[in-house]
Amino acid sequence: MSQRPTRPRSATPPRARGRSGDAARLAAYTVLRSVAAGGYANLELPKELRRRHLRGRDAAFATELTYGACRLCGFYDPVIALAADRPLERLDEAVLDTLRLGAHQLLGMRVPAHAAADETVALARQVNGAGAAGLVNAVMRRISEADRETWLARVVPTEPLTARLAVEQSHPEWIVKALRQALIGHGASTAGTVDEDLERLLAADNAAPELHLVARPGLIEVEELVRAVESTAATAAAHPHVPTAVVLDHGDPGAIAAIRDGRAAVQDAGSQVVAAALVATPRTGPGHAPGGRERWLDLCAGPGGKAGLLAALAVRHDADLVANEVAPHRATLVEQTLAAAIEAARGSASRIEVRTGDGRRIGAEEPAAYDRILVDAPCTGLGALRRRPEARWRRTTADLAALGTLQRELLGGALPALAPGGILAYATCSPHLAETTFVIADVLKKHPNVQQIDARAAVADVTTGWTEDLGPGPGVQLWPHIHGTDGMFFALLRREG
Ligand SMILES: C[S@@+](CC[C@H](N)C(=O)[O-])C[C@H]1O[C@@H](n2cnc3c(N)ncnc32)[C@H](O)[C@@H]1O
Repeated sequence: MSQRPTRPRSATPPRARGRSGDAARLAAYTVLRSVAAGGYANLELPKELRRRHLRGRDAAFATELTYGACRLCGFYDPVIALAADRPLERLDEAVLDTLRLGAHQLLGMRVPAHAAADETVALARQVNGAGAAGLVNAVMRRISEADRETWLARVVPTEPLTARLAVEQSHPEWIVKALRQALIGHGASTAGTVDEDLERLLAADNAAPELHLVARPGLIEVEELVRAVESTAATAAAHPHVPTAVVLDHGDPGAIAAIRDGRAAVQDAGSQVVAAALVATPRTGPGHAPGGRERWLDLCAGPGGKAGLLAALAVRHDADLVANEVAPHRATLVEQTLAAAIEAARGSASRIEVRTGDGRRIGAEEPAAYDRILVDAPCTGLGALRRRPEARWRRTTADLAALGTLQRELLGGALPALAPGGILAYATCSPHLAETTFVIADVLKKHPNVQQIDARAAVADVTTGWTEDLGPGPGVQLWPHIHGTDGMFFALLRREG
């Protein structure tokens, strides 16, 4: 990693620090074990922090430890194998997790070497047994004999570049290659700049993302949300480019009343731009519902992030919104997310409705019924790797084939549901070319009455100053290392006849 995370100082008094450090390490270890069993770090960690009453800087320490060990094991694992003088397959998986936590303290955080080694050995004794603790002790002492740069020089292959970056920036090599192709394919890099850009992109995947909130228009304004955040002793500022977004500097979003009651939510600024751009793009002709009102559809709405913003905007524009989701439990989450907007819609002309159904059938079931449609398709999530520390190790190239079929079926199924003159936004939180431009090109071939329009104009309309770095169009690809958002892609399509 080019940016080395700093160790948060503990809020715990020195006498008790040993115990809280143990609790933080134990929490991190427990989460890594849950991840190994198929869990998700971003869901398991909050549970562990609550269970062990870890707050403030101790919670931050546990978080950095968990996320760092999980993200960076592509670098730590070869270090551990070399230090243990055996292939990884000959290490017990649970012991390997303990060693990953130890390696991150030594090579990725500023924990003093003796504390990192002693605490990791103590953890091993507690969770892996006395026999394993001896091995952990030997490996930790060996790793602590050299610094990060020395270990990088020992384990990172010098070429090809993608193999070097795969270890140095801890990503599977197929993802490194795919992101390289995506940087060029979306016009963010040239052959001359791509290697440097790729390194910055991969490093951004290894850093904690800024926390963005959305102030749902009509329910709360940005200034009011900033004041509400500050009343909880956290700090926040309006996002410099996205008018509905607030950047939370630190603090617990759950402590903010406006988030608890649904007037605001945690939402990446890039996602906010997609929803706003769909609404801001002029359709040709009036909305076709009675009185020229518009009908909007969010085809794949779960868990409801973009639908939450669309619903607030629908009330403001006197439009109706259907939020559809195939998985019943995710449709329930959409209902919860939309509750505040549904309440606000009661006194307005808008109707907000949540449905459960297979979006692939919508065109056949409701031809030409919607003026605006969002298809936020299931995808590999390669644009949001910084949020899901284990995702890069779980995804495979086989996922691309299955998702590619579903993406084409959802988009192809949605287009006939678009009224003439209506606008459809196809979005993914992946920049992979097979999930973005290739899907659009394939589907457009089958729908000659649909045109792709330049999404950059819509971004310029709904943001302040985001007119550069949007690539050559007509699709827009946002990037963590350029825009500080998730790697959202979106294309805007208009049905002409
Ligand atoms: C990328 S997520 C959508 C995220 C959402 N727009 C948000 O901002 O919170 C894709 C969603 O599509 C749903 N999905 C998958 N297949 C579907 C189908 N055939 N019809 C409708 N929804 C589907 C998934 O269950 C998942 O909730």
